[in-house]
Amino acid sequence: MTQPLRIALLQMNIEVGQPEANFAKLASMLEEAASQPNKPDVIVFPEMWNTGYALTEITTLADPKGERTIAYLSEFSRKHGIHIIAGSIAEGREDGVYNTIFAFDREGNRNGDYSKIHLFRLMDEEKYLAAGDKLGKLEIEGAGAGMMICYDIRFPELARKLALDGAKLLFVPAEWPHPRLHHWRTLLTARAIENQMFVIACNRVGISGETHFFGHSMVLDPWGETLAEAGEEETILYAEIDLSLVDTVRGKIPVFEDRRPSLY
Ligand SMILES: NC(=O)CCC(=O)C(=O)O
Repeated sequence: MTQPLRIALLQMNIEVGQPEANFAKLASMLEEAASQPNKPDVIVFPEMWNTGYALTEITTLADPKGERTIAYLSEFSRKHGIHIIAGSIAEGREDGVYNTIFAFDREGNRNGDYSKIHLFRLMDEEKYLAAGDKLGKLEIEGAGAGMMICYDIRFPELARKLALDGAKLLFVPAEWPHPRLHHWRTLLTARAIENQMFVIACNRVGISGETHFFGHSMVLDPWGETLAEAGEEETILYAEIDLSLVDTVRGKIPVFEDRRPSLY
């Protein structure tokens, strides 16, 4: 057994259109996680934590080139020696606003980023946001990892491609609301089972207009077993994962060797 990785998921409420309040909330939850006696190795945030879905004002609210977010989190990850999968934020660029995850290693270096490639029409994303065009890959303690955002979990071919490219863990920041809790659990579990990988999914809580975000952040192992699941309140969810389980499961049921990609 390798040294387990301790994961913390910041299941936060997000004030829509209030980046200052959201930065303050995030900072206090980060300090709480980092001051645990059993300090986490990796901290994960939810989707669009800086602004929420303030889409009609998103151009003015977005963090230009992610500069504020990057400066703050690079310093935090370096100071505490913790990997950060920085949720996603509304990131302003010259050609539009992107829904972007920045990742940082223990030395504070940016070691990956990913802008959501599937925009969710039910929440009008395609009217206000620009879609990314690259996959999200990084390394955590020498293991391949992938990043997807929320709606992306409905696209099994994306998770499969990340697994084929070496991912043993999949990070999924989200803002996923009622009434689709059954979809959330089922899709996350399916991505874990079919790709024999850890799935670490951090959802937000809170009510925004008519939309009720249910939390239920989850950590699933490569058998699809739930290692940890939060309730519907603001909280920090902790879990420990043993990355060697990925090779054990892939050795027992050799899905990746038995694939017939020439037929499908
Ligand atoms: N923010 C999102 O991508 C939400 C996706 C969602 O709710 C779904 O059902 O899919």
